[in-house]
Amino acid sequence: MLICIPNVLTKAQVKDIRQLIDAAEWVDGRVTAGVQSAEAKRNTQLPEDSPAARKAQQLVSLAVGNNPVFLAAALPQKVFPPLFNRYVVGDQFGAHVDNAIRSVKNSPERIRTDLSCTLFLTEPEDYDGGELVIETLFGAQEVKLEAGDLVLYPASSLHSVSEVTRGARISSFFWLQSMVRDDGERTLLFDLDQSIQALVAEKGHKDPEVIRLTGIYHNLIRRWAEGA
Ligand SMILES: O=C(O)CCC(=O)C(=O)O
Ligand SMILES: [Fe+2]
Repeated sequence: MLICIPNVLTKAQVKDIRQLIDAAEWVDGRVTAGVQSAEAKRNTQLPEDSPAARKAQQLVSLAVGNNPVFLAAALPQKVFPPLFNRYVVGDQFGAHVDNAIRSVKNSPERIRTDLSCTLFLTEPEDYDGGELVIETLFGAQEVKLEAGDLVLYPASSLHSVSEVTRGARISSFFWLQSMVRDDGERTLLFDLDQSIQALVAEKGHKDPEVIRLTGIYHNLIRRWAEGA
């Protein structure tokens, strides 16, 4: 499932994060790339343990952790501390698939990357190019969202970032391990959750069908979730 989630950050939060990270020191983005993707990657990143990155990481983690659509779609078990990247004119990231396992710096924690996320921190009118192009079963999807919006997509997808030809594209990106590893099962759970929410709005929490469907949702989670 590929899903765009609007307003994960308010414009004021985007401004605060941009102030923090714009003033920091950026390094070659190949520091977190695998062997194949390093060849394809031309951008810069904030070092993961720089003070600015740590503060900005906290703000992004808090916002995604409080977003009900993100939680329902991702069913996160372990979330990689968000990273920050910047593509200036001429930068791009060629086609690649993200590494399957990522180690968290200075920690024994390892995360299986089930889902990849990009949280846009630049308004689309402020740069040309820089689309995130994700291959799906239904063809390539080009994603370029407003600042504060996030795209969540299976980390198994081939994806690329087109060359930036004007301005600069600054984003946060990260991966997560989901409680439900299988994308098809996770998508069914998300669809069921969203239908239950719509039914609750119409009929209330005491409606017998709402109660039964909520039970089915939890019993499917019980069947499919791992390591929770
Ligand atoms: O910048 C993006 O939107 C995606 C970055 C990416 O694909 C990566 O770092 O693996
Ligand atoms: Fe990637």
